[in-house]
Amino acid sequence: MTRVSTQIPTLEQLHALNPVQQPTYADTDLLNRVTAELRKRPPLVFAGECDELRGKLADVAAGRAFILQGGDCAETFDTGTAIDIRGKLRVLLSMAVVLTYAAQVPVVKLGRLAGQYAKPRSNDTETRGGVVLPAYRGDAVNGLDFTEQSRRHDPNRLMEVYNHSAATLNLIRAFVTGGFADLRAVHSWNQDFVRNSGVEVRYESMADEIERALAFMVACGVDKEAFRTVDFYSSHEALVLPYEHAMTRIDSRTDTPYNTSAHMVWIGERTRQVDGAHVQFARHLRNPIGVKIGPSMTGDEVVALADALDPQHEPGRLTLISRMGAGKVRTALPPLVRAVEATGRSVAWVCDPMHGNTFETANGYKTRAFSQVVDEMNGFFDVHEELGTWPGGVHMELTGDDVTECVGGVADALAEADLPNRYETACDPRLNRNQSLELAFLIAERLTDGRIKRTNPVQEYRVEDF
Ligand SMILES: O=C[C@H](O)[C@H](O)COP(=O)(O)O
Ligand SMILES: C=C(OP(=O)(O)O)C(=O)O
Repeated sequence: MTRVSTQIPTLEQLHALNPVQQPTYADTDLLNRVTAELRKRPPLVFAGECDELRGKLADVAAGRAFILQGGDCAETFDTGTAIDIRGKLRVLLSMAVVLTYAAQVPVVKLGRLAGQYAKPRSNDTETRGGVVLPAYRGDAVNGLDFTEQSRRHDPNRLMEVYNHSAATLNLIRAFVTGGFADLRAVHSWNQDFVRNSGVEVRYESMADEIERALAFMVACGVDKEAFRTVDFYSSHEALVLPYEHAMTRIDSRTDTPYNTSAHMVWIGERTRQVDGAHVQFARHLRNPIGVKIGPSMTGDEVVALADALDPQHEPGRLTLISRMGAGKVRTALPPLVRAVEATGRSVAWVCDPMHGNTFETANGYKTRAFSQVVDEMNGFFDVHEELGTWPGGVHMELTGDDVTECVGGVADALAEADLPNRYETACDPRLNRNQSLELAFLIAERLTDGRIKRTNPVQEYRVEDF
């Protein structure tokens, strides 16, 4: 898979569509040299893995599985340490176990990692003390430090994105196949948990039950090697087109283009114009594609998007990630679900309860309230319950650390005054480990309270679905 794609629009053709939210590079020769180098680099993922994920997402679309997609708002080059990556993986695995065991639903695990380095912004500039500089657009584009030099858009950063993504994915692959993700280690993932929090007690007692169940299965003759590995996939917003384009290759098996920078890529709320460059690029890719859909979306628009991205009505191809805001989800989402379902295609519906619920506190911190996150998630479940469709998953900004970025939560009950203690995000506020696990338990309850009807309950339970 090293050939440069001839089946997707060229970068020049995409550029002619005036792509939004793109870096502005002063040195285009340098950009060309960097992208030429990227085109020579080995793929980060294999086309066959993307196909495998598409198959799992088809199970989600059919109501047989649930997506857990999460990670940083913005990965940074500095924070991508082994400890940081392990922390994120650990919280995602713990949440997946809660959902799988408590809700008895196979979970497709998708990291918002190994490539989530670019951010769309509301404003092109940021002003501090009368000084106006370009906004931070993620480490893929510029630096977070508020200096002219750091905020300059630098094409060399795209090579760094490749290198950091490769290193991150390499470690993740080692973790998920090398024993760290072994289900029998379910206790150890949370060893250094904040002790005596309600969520820790609940998690530990569930982990005890799982250990007993696994011991029982081994005693019955199930090969314990089956518990050793899990499937884990990477995803990020396909935002910076020169990078995404350079990482797109023709798969030698099928002669079709795959974006080899991640298993799944999504198109953001700000770049989802149906005739825009991002959609016109993504429609040619064979990877599973996600699209964020916000409250201004209409039924006609979402159908036009689905027609562009999923013309063959292929299950698993399209994941629609709603991010309406807690106050709007119950009214804004139903017409969109009805419109898409009326086309007869099978898509995965996912709830992003983060991006519609951001606000700024009086002390100047961008935050989200855990209660609103839960409210939007419940609204998403209410809508699907009423329409008889399957609430296929959640998409969250989270971290394995005990940061103080989102207010609320049961165990932590963070107040606005607590935010300065460990506010470490480079962009939007993330749920910390307790808040993430609490949310997983709430989702599991919602999936098992009898209100959601599983139209296609899983027929065959596979260990790797944990
Ligand atoms: O993570 C998402 C967006 O990049 C972010 O919400 C934009 O934030 P802004 O409105 O501060 O630019
Ligand atoms: C920018 C993001 O979200 P949205 O496109 O929904 O605003 C994001 O998920 O990082």
